[in-house]
Amino acid sequence: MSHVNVYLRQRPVAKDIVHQQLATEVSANGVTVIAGKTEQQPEREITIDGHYGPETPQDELFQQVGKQSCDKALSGFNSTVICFGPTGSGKTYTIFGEKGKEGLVPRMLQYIFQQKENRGQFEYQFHASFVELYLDQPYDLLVSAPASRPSSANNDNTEQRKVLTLRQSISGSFYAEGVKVKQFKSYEEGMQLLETGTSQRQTFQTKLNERSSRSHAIFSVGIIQKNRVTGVATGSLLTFVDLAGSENLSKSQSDGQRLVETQSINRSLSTLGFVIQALALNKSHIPYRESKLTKLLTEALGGSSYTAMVCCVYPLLENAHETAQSLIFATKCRNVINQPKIGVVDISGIETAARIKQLIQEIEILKLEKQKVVEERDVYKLQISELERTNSPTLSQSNTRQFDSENEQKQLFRKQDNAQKKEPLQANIDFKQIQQQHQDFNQPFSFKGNNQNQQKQIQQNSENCINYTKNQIKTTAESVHQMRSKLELKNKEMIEIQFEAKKKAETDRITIQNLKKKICDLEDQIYQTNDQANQRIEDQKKQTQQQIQGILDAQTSVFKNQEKLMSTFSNKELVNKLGQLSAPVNHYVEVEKMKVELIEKMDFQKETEMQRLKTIHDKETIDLKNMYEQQIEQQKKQIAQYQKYQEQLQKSIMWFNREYAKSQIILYEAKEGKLDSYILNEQELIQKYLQFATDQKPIKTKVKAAILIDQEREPFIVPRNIAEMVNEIQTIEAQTLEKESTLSLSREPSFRKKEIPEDFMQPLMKKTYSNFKPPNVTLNMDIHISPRPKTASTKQPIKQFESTRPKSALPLNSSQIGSCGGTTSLSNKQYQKWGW
Ligand SMILES: Nc1ncnc2c1ncn2[C@@H]1O[C@H](COP(=O)(O)OP(=O)(O)OP(=O)(O)O)[C@@H](O)[C@H]1O
Repeated sequence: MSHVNVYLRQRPVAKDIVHQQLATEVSANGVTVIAGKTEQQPEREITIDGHYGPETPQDELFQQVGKQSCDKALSGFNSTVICFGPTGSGKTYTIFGEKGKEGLVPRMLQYIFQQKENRGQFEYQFHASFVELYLDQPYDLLVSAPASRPSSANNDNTEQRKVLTLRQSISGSFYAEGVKVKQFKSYEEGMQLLETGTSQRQTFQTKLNERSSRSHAIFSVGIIQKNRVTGVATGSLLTFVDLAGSENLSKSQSDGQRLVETQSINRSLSTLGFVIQALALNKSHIPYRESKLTKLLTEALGGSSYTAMVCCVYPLLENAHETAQSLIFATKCRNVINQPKIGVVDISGIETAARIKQLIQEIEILKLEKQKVVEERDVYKLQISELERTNSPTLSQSNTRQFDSENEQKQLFRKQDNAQKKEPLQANIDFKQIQQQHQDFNQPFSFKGNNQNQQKQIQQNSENCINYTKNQIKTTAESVHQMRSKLELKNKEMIEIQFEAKKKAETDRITIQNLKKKICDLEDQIYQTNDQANQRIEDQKKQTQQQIQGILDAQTSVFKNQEKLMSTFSNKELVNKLGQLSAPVNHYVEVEKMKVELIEKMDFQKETEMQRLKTIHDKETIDLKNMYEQQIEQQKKQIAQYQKYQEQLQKSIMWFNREYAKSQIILYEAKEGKLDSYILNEQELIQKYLQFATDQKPIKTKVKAAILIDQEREPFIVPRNIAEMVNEIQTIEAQTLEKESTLSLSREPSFRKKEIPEDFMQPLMKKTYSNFKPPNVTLNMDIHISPRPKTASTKQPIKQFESTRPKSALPLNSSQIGSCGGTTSLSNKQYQKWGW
């Protein structure tokens, strides 16, 4: 048993009020209202549990009033702090406080979380509700008003808000049905709830208070604590009540809505006074039901709660009456006796509710995960189609390249065949006929004496020249033949390579087809797995929902039973009974746990399978891509090499052909003795020949024969085998030179720019041989072939080669460099000195 503790708090006098006499006096026995000394208000001394003067800081009040209530609540008792007093006396300031001067509630929130930290053996759960009674109608302050409602609390918003219904519980106390009970896990969260509710509260400016509360506000904190060791859980309610202030209508001069509010407030406070009166006098009937305020305070007044009441007064002399009234009321309150008891709670219901909430959340998570899987599957699908899209052009490109390459090769073969048909490489010159022609040609010119010797010498030289040229032609033809054979060999090789490549491409095509099939299979597998997983999730969800429904039903029946039992059994029996009833609920919870674990397991398996399939697919795709890239690269290289090789071979063949043709011309010229000693280049040689062929005029000239094999016109970049061939030719050339040192192979740099077109050379040669009729020529032939240094067989730059000539004997001008020009001025002696 415990009486209601009553405290007095005096608010300080406002700064703008001066020389005001206070209406209260504090003595050792209590507080005396001085104003009461008048006739109307007899002086009276009251006894209270504590008095706090105007300068008392908020924290001091909390330490002495609030903390005690909190401690009671944390010990498992319901505990209530009620602030009452006239309007403007500081009730709201005391309960909620202001920024920087926090009242009891914020300090209480801070304190309970501090205590939670210190009490490691307990598990805590905190819930809050915030209700206001406006015009004697309960409203939920934690439910936001509709959006149309202005944010300022200085407005009437009752029409837009839902009125709560009060219900009586088995214990006899009343509660607001459907009121939001919000869990908070930190001081900040608790403050957030407090601020939300405060901002919704009805306040208005009155004559007596700038921000007068026009409603009673009840902020409740439910504390559930479970002993970790014993498992015993207690539940308690810590309630803070900020009553609206009683108001003297003559002073406040309220009218309209404010008047209605004041009347409602005063009415409910009067009922409160009757209840207190009845309780103080220990009457059998307590008129709790007379107002909603008293209904809601049933537990705090005369119930099982520890209750502290703070009587707030504004002790100005002019407020002496209100102060005295408040103190009388406080005295009555102090006589109210409560019977506090620890509230042992069956938390299985709470746990079940939490579990249901958790299950619903898990279902939501599962839904999200399912969505994620579907999205991933779509991405995967996209990737596959992208892969197919990117691979198909590469394949077709590769096939096209191969096709082109084959065509090119065929064209080359065709060209080669045509060239061969047109120009048989075997030197099909009828040398006998030429010899005969030569003799016939020389027949009419018979020389005598010295002239005969000279002619003999000339003839001898001419024959030498012819023989050398014959050999040259033969060698060149052989080289060309060899090159052709090698080219054919290479072509064969190339065909084989291409055939292999084709075969490989076919194999790869089949491999790709197989892989595509495999990808399709994998996709099917994924779809199947996904569908199965979805089906399982759906089934699981249905089952879970059924289980939840079962739990809810069980919970309802537990509550019903609990209510029934409370009225029939003693405490101990009740606990036992509840324990029995909670068994099936626990069983449901276990079943649910198992279900959730099963879902998780299934999900994990699904995830792993998806991952595995994806890894296989990724690896195979990358391998395939790499393999194709390598093959394409290789084929490209081979084709490029082959093309280069073909080009080089063609160049080489052209080069040989030209040299061959040139040799034939020179051979003919030499034989006919119609070569000019000033032949500077092949072009000139041909021009001269043409002139000779058309005019058919006798040419009296000295003759210098030169075989012009121009090193500069050899292919610049040749494959090794071609280079070897050229070297071979050069070696043969060098050997021939050693044997027949009377002939020279000089190099003509001017050829570099003046290329004779191939198609010009070939018909000319044919025409020459078929239509030629030897003209009547006086031949004064002096064949001069410059000696060639032995280094000629090695590939030396042309300048080095020229520098080996005896320059003193060859005063060359710039146009003659590299030619055999200037030799006319040499004496026979000098020629002989060089081996002629
Ligand atoms: N102890 C105090 N220290 C300083 N200022 C105070 C104190 N008590 C009240 N006040 C100031 O007095 C004014 C009125 O206080 P408050 O609104 O809390 O009164 P109330 O009793 O709740 O009035 P109502 O019943 O009209 O709502 C406020 O401006 C508040 O700041």
